[in-house]
Amino acid sequence: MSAAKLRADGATALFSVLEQGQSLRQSFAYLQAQHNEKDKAWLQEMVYGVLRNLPQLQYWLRQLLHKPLKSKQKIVEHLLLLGIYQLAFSRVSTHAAVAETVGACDKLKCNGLKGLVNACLRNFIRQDLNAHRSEDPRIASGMPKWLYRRLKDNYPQNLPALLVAMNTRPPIWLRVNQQQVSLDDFCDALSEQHIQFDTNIADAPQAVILRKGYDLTTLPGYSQGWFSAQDGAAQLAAGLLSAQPKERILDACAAPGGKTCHILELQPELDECLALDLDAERLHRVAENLERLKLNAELLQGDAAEPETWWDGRSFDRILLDAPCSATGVIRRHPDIRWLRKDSDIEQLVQTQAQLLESLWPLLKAGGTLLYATCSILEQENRMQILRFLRDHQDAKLSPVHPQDTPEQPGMQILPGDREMDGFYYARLIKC
Ligand SMILES: C[S@@+](CC[C@H](N)C(=O)[O-])C[C@H]1O[C@@H](n2cnc3c(N)ncnc32)[C@H](O)[C@@H]1O
Repeated sequence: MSAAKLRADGATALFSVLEQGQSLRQSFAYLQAQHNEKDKAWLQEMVYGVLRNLPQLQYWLRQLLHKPLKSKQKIVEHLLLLGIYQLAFSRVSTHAAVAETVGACDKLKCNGLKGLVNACLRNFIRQDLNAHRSEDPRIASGMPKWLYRRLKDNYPQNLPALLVAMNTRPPIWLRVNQQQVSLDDFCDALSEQHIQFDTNIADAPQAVILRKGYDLTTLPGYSQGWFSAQDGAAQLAAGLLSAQPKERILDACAAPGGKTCHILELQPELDECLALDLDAERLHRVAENLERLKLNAELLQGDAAEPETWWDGRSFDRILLDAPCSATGVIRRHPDIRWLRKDSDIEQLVQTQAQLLESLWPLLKAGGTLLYATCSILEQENRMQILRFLRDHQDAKLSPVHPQDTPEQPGMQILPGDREMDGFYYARLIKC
């Protein structure tokens, strides 16, 4: 594929996220189907780079482009962001960055703007704008204003380190399916293919970390269900839930099934594992994962906030509520999230989470365990949510998951980068 067409696709992906509110996953699914592995990796690197540095790139663009482009020409602004990103942050030669970005105008059917693109990029070089970055810490953070403000409020002490971690590329975590292969045999198979990895990770005994990107389907044992891709923080859930033989388990927000599968890998002798999700399409992905990993669960499409529409009245020994959330803990992995979420989403999510907790609590047996999880790092969705629940439910008691987990400061907040993990929150509740 030509370099100019790749840049045009990069601009299209940015346009779909930033102007149309589509997730990068959606827009890449369409665009990347036409690319080979090398082009896919290049496209991802460039688009992720722009999304991580957007405020700084826009700060420069405002100096170069005196009038914003409108309607059909708007996509050229996104092409320019990509071009500026290459000049400022990548090792592509300046000649190639300028020539190929200008060339992409044809592919975007905006030939008339070639001169403008050429002039903007050449001015960027001539004025040495790369040496003149904004001094505003928010712009340097790469975060939208609303999120920067919330992070600053929540983490006044360690904000700089947190922001660095949120903009750092994560490693690839795998979870070995101990029902199909031992960790040692899987590691031997990786070594035979000269793949570098780390293992023996505290609290995540089935985890393997890869230091380089791979097409996972080419790793040993993929089709035999030897492993899944799952961040280390997400791998803590099944251990914290600690399902026992003959128990009835509800995974209330299960799709795409990463944690459902892990629960079954750790405890194959359950009476029942019910994987519920509101989204029928996402539930298909649970079915696919179960099939590849050779595991079994009951799948049900339903609203966890309305158990009266699907519950058979038999209570559960354990419930995992991996609640819909802001996903602010996984921004390093999905840099589009910061631009897709809005400040007002947070209050809405907090209400949804509270409603889910409220609706699911009566489904738990006396003595049963509910594990509340989010991949958020915002207090409102985590500690404050659980504090309120404990205050309002006399029959709920905190079961600490680590020494600093107390009724006054309930749960465990993992921040992005802690032990190389994503940001995650866990709180374990017991019904008295
Ligand atoms: C964080 S994801 C779950 C990830 C999953 N536990 C895993 O480990 O693969 C949240 C899920 O909640 C589902 N969801 C959102 N609202 C729901 C509701 N009211 N009832 C059931 N599922 C819901 C979403 O469709 C989404 O699949």
